[in-house]
Amino acid sequence: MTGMDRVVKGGRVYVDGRLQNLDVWIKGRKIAGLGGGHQAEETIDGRGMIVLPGAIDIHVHFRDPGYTFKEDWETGSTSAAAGGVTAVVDQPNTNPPTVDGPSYRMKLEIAERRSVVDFCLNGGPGQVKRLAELGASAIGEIFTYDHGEEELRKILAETAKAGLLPTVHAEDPDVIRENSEPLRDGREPQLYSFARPNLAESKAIDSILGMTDRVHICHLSTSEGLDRLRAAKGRGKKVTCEVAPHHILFTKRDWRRQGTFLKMNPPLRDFRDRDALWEGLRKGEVDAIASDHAPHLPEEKRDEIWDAPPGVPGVETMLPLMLMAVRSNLISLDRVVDALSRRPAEIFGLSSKGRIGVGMDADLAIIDPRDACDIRADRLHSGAEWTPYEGRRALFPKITMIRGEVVFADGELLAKPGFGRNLPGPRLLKAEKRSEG
Ligand SMILES: NC(=O)N[C@@H](CC(=O)O)C(=O)O
Ligand SMILES: [Zn+2]
Ligand SMILES: [Zn+2]
Repeated sequence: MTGMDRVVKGGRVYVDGRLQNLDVWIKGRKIAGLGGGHQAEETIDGRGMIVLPGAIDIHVHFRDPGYTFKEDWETGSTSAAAGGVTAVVDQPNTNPPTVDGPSYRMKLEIAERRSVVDFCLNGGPGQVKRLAELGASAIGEIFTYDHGEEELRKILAETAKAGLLPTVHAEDPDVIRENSEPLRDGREPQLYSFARPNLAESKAIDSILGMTDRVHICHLSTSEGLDRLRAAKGRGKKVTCEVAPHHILFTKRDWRRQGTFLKMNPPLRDFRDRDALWEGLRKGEVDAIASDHAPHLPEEKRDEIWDAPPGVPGVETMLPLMLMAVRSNLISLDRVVDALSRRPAEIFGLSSKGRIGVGMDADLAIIDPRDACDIRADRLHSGAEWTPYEGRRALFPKITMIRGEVVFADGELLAKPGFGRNLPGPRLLKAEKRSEG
């Protein structure tokens, strides 16, 4: 039933930077009150539970349209909901790529019909103005190795003119070429980290920072890259960045265990990079954690290192693994909530999401802290049907709620495909405000 009054009773709720014993009173889609004494038609028992704002994953590849044999909007968004993710930003490298009006409308129609979580659609470098008018949330990810300098400058200028955020995949093509060629006869998977060394990322970040004052760096993976971004922020550049779980939970050492399954771009890095990224997350220099959920089927990943497709699934395991990192004192809860909810919402202008407060969308992840379990691929929901985190301990939410409706509970999807709503980007939002007068 929509528009129902509900109250999440007796939980420890994350409000204003800390867990507080509060009831969360929900009227329709919004949080209507925090505190005690609310009556409602339906009570959700929150006793013993931790109630967090839903996670917002600003970097997913749901592969739909075009690669639905790997993932589609229904399997990808169900996987998100099962992992406490209540909104996603989908990348344009689908088939067709989301680079113009027709392809944007095609993906929007599919997502509106099939997604069970709220979603933003990024546009790829193409008809930037048209994409902005249609509601694209940002332009990206822009792969620096796909464009020469002149073309990159043009894309960045058009993106700024359209009032959109550029999000960039920073790896320098010359460094990749120079380092890959001598290694191409090798077959050991770990060569891939040497083929795309840290310098590829730091050089690409340097060149992008020389072209624009406002940019979001996707899946930052190196300590040198973090140094560049810290310096740029210090010079007043509007730079934000995200880190993917695989770059803080794995290192080059893990190649020996999972081989080409751990191939992704940028590749696995050293201990010192992993430690620098954790430090950056703890200090808030890294703004967000984003999964870069990039599903490929196991049979695709079982190939030569130079031929296997890059990317690993991660949307469903991201929040559960970060909650275990809190439990192991690797990071505080407030840094995790900030990086998974508040900052992602801010970066993408989702003003009704990202935190628990009166008037905000009732997007909640309700977790029983006693419920830790081992990650098992056969209990996950992505079309990828495998996970690089098999066997690791994780804390999955008991209940995921979006705009006041219980979407996922006790391992079951309760929402219908199409429940998810498109979150319009800044240009469309402005146009809507103008038309409301
Ligand atoms: N990260 C990856 O290794 N792969 C991503 C693309 C990307 O994010 O670069 C994919 O779409 O498969
Ligand atoms: Zn990327
Ligand atoms: Zn990506």
